[in-house]
Amino acid sequence: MIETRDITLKYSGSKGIFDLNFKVEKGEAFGYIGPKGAGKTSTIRVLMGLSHSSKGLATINGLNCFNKAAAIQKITGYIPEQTSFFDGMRVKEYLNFISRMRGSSGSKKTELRDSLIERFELETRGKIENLSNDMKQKLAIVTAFMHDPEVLILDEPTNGLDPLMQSRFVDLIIEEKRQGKTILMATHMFENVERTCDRVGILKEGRIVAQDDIIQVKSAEIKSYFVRFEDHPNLEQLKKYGFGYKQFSEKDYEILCQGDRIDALVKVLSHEKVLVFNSNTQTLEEIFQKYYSKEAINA
Ligand SMILES: Nc1ncnc2c1ncn2[C@@H]1O[C@H](COP(=O)(O)OP(=O)(O)OP(=O)(O)O)[C@@H](O)[C@H]1O
Repeated sequence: MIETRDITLKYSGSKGIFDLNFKVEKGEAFGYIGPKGAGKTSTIRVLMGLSHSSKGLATINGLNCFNKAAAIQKITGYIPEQTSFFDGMRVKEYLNFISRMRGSSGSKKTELRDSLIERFELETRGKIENLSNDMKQKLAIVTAFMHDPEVLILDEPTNGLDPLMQSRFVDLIIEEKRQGKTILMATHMFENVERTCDRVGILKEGRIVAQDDIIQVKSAEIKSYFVRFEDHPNLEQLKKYGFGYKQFSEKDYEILCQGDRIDALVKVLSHEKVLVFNSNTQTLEEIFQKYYSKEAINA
């Protein structure tokens, strides 16, 4: 389990992360989302023991992230935002070196490593310095997953990957979650978060502004539906029950409905003959943008 209690890390000016509280339970995938500069990497550096928070406590499986960083690194797969390797080494040589350092070898681990190499089509023959950026990202993925860690801390893990590789990565995360791994994934790739994570924390200017179940986050927001009626509908009913709408023509409407009031909308519409009913579902990205809109700031 990953837990932070009031962690604060201040940089010069008013930048940093402030009083962050979140928990990622065993077997859960937590999407940590926010735009550039929101504080995702700073949080992750505290979790990996690479930065010391000035206040608060961060733990992974009960181990203090700062004092027990070495023990945490053994049980954790970490993908940093900026990958850095020993460039002069060959890829295979590097992977062998990391396995030895971790004391993680054996035929099962080698099998796992080779399956990851195959899955991500990692080029292993040459020197690391000659790898393209996407190959380096694949190397970071293989390095993070090959010791079958209990905890995964991933900072923009799909950086630079093409859509096919992103999709393979999503499948990998789903498999890891099924195996009971604890996963924290910082990203701006909302689609990947929607497909893999159970909960999200939305970070804004170093503070968590929302933290919830993905379904809850989405259902708390207003959804819009395109509705075509056979005849001019009874607008009084829509107004009476508080549904906003936009009229496109005599029979075509966009109706706005809070995620938890769908049942009431269906009841109102049951008095009309509906020809078309299309949901304009919001993506997590649209929801996220709301937290950055002026209204959200003033809320
Ligand atoms: N060592 C540092 N010294 C001063 N300011 C820093 C330092 N590291 C980060 N910052 C600032 O703190 C804020 C949070 O940065 P952080 O890298 O944690 O954000 P992020 O959400 O990971 O964004 P990105 O995706 O760009 O890395 C930014 O405004 C950044 O410029």
